[in-house]
Amino acid sequence: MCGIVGVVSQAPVNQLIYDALLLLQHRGQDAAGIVTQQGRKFFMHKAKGMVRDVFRTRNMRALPGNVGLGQVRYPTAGNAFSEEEAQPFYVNAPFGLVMVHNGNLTNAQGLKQELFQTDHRHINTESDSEVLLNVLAHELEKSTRGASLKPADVFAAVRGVHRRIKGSYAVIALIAGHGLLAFRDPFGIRPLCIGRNADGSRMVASESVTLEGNGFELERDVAPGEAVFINLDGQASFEQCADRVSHNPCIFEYVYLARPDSVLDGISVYQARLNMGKTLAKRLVSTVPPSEIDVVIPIPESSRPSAMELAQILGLPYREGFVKNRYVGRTFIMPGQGVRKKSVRQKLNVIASEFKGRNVLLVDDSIVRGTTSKEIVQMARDAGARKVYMASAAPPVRYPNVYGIDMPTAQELVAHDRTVEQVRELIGCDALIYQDVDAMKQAIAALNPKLAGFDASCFDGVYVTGDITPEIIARMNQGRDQTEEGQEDSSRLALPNAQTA
Ligand SMILES: O=P(O)(O)OC[C@H]1O[C@H](OP(=O)(O)OP(=O)(O)O)[C@H](O)[C@@H]1O
Ligand SMILES: NC(=O)CC[C@H](N)C(=O)O
Ligand SMILES: [Mg+2]
Repeated sequence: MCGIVGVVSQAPVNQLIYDALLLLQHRGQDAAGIVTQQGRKFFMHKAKGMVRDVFRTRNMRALPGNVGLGQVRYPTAGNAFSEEEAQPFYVNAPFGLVMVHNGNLTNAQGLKQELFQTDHRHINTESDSEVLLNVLAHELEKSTRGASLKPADVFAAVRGVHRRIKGSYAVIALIAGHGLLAFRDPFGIRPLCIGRNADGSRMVASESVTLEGNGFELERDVAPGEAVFINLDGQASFEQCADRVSHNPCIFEYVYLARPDSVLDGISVYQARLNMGKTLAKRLVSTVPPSEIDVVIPIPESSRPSAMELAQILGLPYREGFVKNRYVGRTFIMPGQGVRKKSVRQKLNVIASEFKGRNVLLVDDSIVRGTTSKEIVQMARDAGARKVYMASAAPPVRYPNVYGIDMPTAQELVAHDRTVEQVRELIGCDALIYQDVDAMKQAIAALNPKLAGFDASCFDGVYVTGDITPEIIARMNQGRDQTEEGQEDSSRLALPNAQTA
């Protein structure tokens, strides 16, 4: 999950795209990039780091033009430490194309061979997004008849792209001198929405908060399989470009990835988290009687709405027991387990008085590798808590994610091949309560009955694209490098006796 944005305006867009990327920063903290277009020329700046560090005044001045796009990257393919793989990506033919991508292709390795052998195209990085751009470029070359490019040619190219690529993709591209193209995979796994502001400018972005925060009104979500082409005057054409579509957004967006003030595919992320808190409360009472809990404490940030609702339903006090250092980024999306572990302690500190002599229920949105839970349970005990119960608003994360969340292997997931009791022992809490998979799906689906379902593969092992095998997962992980040179990356928490279910 990266954050992507594109704008077509009649005024300079560099600052607007910068501001939009700041509103998407929670989706990717490893690299950032912006491209603008003036006349037929692209201007690009991209580098590793957070938005505020990547763009200095001189870089901003060198991004002229009324059309542009940007990305914040959270690597899920290739090398997390490579500056080369920062987005946007550029190819010079046909017309000149730049592109940003949120998602993950599941057939990138095969396509790379095909692009080389059949299309005679060279891919210079391990990024699946560079593969995607070259497929788009090839299809656009094929579909363009005559010198000028029409929306119908662009849509024909997207049809060709849908036929060739597999996996998840929300894409925004600029075609030099022509306009902005955006499209979404036929399952609508990764989010993408479109809006307009008072002067007629259009913005396409991963999350509605990006539009709202910049004075744009959300028009609607881009539909699964649909493409939008916006010409340089701001006129938009829409076309369904996939033969078969089924709307199954990634449920982890609602659990953790997206901002609570966003509405994705008609569902308020905040309301989804409240609903999950409600169902978690129901489940909790069968394990720990509320009378044994003195206080409910959220693990900042993402768990707050669920924890608050759970406390309300159970009639328990809701208190802040951990203070988050706002200058440390989100730990789950950091590359490498070493840095993630160190960051939890740097990021969260206890307010000891909330723990001393109390039975506390800690609530997190999800437990993935267990890095956060293990640390904070210990911190709660060190602060004098009598009993430490732990609840997760999401079910156990047991299966790898192949659609753009960085959980590439089952082995690194604390709940993979382990019973809840074994995870409890590992994390070190007195009781561990997880959400139920169906209850979570129902709690969120109730907010938009039109959806076909969700991709909840990391919880239930069912991959919505229907074509994922262990061999494909292994293949996707070839060429992935999440460690800096020579650094060990032992992601999995281990029980002292290395016991598994
Ligand atoms: O089990 P783990 O592997 O530790 O991953 C799960 C934790 O990571 C996330 O927090 P993060 O710090 O990334 O972001 P947040 O501040 O939005 O909660 C998530 O909210 C959990 O707290
Ligand atoms: N999280 C994402 O959307 C990542 C996009 C792309 N797969 C990359 O690794 O750069
Ligand atoms: Mg968290």
